[in-house]
Amino acid sequence: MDDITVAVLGTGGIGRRTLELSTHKEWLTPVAACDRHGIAVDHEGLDVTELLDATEGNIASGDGGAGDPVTDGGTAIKQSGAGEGVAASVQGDSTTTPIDDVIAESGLIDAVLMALPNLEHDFIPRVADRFVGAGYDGVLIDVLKRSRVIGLLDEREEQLVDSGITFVCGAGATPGFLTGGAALAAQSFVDVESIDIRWGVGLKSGYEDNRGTVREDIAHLDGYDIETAREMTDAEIEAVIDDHDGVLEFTDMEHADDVLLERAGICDADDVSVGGVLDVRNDEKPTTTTVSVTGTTFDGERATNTFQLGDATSMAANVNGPAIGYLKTGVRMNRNGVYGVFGPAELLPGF
Ligand SMILES: NC(=O)c1ccc[n+]([C@@H]2O[C@H](COP(=O)([O-])OP(=O)(O)OC[C@H]3O[C@@H](n4cnc5c(N)ncnc54)[C@H](O)[C@@H]3O)[C@@H](O)[C@H]2O)c1
Repeated sequence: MDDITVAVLGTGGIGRRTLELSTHKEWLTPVAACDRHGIAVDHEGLDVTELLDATEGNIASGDGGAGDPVTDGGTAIKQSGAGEGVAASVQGDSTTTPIDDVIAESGLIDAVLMALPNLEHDFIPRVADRFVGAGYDGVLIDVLKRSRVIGLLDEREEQLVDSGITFVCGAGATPGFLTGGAALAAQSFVDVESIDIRWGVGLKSGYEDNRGTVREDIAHLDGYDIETAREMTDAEIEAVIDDHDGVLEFTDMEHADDVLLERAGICDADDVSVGGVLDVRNDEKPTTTTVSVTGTTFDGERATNTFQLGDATSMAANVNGPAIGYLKTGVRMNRNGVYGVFGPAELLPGF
């Protein structure tokens, strides 16, 4: 009942770790993976170790996919050895239509995890449209960050329901893990005053291995927005990182935790704030990820429930663990005929 086949769209910093983590979940079988230039499919189960070894240090990004505009800003391909990204695996093939190729196989796939860039707000919603157009009736799940994308998915609710799709959105770390945790912590209160999320991430592997994540975060710095971040060259991104000595601090981030907590009835979106510190030169976290939920209890006490993540938990662990847990819950809902758009505060991850 709980055996699940999954396709991973995007095998960059996050998607690679999704595949790696799946090897620790015997109920989860990756059967397809793609990046901008390649696809690997095996409905009996991909050889994840071979795929990861073949693509280590070899992340395809930049332009190349017919029908898909440049969605991730960069034009560079980090490449070592033959082939590019997934296509370098013996299981992989080059393609100019990676997402359509996965869609063609999707009748046999229970869930599709989108570890794709989100620099064009409507990219993930448009990918969802393509699955709807093909009559897909499983689970779509993303780890997107931006608040405004949730509305674009809500606009598609009817089509998703008609298709029989359960769409779980914003199911990474923040939003995702921390949103769900905040929703639980809020249960002490009858009135929630504020939810403050402050994350710390250390990524020694830096921009090179986490292009989508770092580029999207730069859009939150003063003087930058999503459009300027998308257009920046890799050298310009590196220069911003150098200017900050590798440590980027963010306040008032447009992270969808706010709208996802509001749609779950926890508090107003305006009462949620998200900020964080990213160190791209050290694995050690520059600050401890902390969530503070302040409110008033039914018996009139004002208090703050606080929870923190262990400093040794990596971003990859905190994005992919919850994403796979939310995926499992999404598949259970889908198999019970529950379709539509759901955020992490509306459902809790399975284990
Ligand atoms: N919610 C969270 O806590 C959280 C944390 C980290 C990252 N993220 C999100 O995860 C996403 C992925 O981040 P990343 O660092 O892995 O990015 P990345 O740039 O390292 O990887 C992106 C992958 O998508 C592929 N891709 C790009 N355009 C494509 C297309 N048109 N068709 C097929 N494949 C395509 C690339 O080839 C690459 O494999 C981003 O949207 C980021 O914001 C969320």
